[in-house]
Amino acid sequence: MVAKLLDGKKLAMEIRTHLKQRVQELKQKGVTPKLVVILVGNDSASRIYVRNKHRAAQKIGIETKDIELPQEITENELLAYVKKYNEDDSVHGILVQLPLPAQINAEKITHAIAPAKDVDGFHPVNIGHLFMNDPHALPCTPHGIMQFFKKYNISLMGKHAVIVGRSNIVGRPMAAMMLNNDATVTITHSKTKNLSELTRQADILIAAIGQAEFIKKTDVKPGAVVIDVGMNRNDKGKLVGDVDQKEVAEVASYLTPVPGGVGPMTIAMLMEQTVKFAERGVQNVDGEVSNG
Ligand SMILES: NC(=O)C1=CN([C@@H]2O[C@H](COP(=O)(O)OP(=O)(O)OC[C@H]3O[C@@H](n4cnc5c(N)ncnc54)[C@H](OP(=O)(O)O)[C@@H]3O)[C@@H](O)[C@H]2O)C=CC1
Ligand SMILES: Nc1nc(=O)c2c([nH]1)NC[C@@H]1CN(c3ccc(C(=O)N[C@@H](CCC(=O)O)C(=O)O)cc3)C=[N+]21
Repeated sequence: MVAKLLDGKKLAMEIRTHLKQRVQELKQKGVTPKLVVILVGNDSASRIYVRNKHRAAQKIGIETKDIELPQEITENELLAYVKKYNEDDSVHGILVQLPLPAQINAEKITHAIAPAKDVDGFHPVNIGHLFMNDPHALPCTPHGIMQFFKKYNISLMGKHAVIVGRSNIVGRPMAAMMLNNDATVTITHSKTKNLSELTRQADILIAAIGQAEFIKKTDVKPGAVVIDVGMNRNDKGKLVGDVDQKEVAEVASYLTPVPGGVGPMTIAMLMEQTVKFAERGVQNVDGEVSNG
């Protein structure tokens, strides 16, 4: 079998076209969706994200403001930025890039972002809604992955989904979304025993580990759908995923490439959520007027 590649670049482009239309409608009502991105220090995956986000926003007509802060910034200084944009009515979305430096408690920052502006969907209130199958804001990477399943008619019902990685950004919300769509979900991590035995049972395998080309052909059941979330540099400085793409393409039915797979979809979903939040603002105003 040779895996069919799930083209994230193409799907993201389709989504952008729809979003452009929605942004135009908002602009006719006098509203420009605005996203504030806060980057502390110099994480390499975050750099890629910030650059590509900026490009996508420009194409769609979303306004972005990038705030770049030094590695040494204090927690209180960062909190002051979050507070400022929470209170700024022209801002619809706030995203603080993770990871944050050690002197800052990331949880405290995540809690500080107003849930209604939490485009990442990381606030405990939003995570709670997601786990109760009543989502208000969806974490962008797993939400982007769900779009592949929709687009390529990959049903999750009754399927065994195995997720490698339990981060708050990817693994955990991915598990919730797949569970909400009737998959049977196994979450694995660095303390999991006999990992390969579990991954080989997966109808759908999600690799969100952060280790270059970790998942090999022998870890994959023939015909499985394999989603590669990883963004790593190999010894030669090349961008590679968590899946050994060359080997795994020989056994999987579908595979997301790196680059051009999950990454562009993460960005497309971030744009979508920003537009959605801006639309909610307009609806609220309309609502107030009609209740007048
Ligand atoms: N394409 C995209 O849009 C995005 C890509 N990424 C990329 O995805 C990858 C994962 O990111 P993120 O979730 O933030 O990473 P984290 O480092 O936060 O989490 C990694 C997870 O993988 C687990 N893990 C690490 N090593 C092993 C191992 N040998 N066996 C089993 N499990 C292991 C860890 O287990 P434990 O909990 O026990 O430590 C942890 O749960 C990175 O390469 C990142 O750059 C991230 C976000 C978006
Ligand atoms: N609060 C927060 N939310 C995040 O969602 C978040 C974060 N912090 N910190 C960093 C990780 C990483 N991440 C990426 C998203 C897209 C690409 C991306 O665009 N990838 C392109 C790369 C192509 C190129 O080389 O330019 C691709 O895969 O095709 C990369 C990385 C989001 N993350």
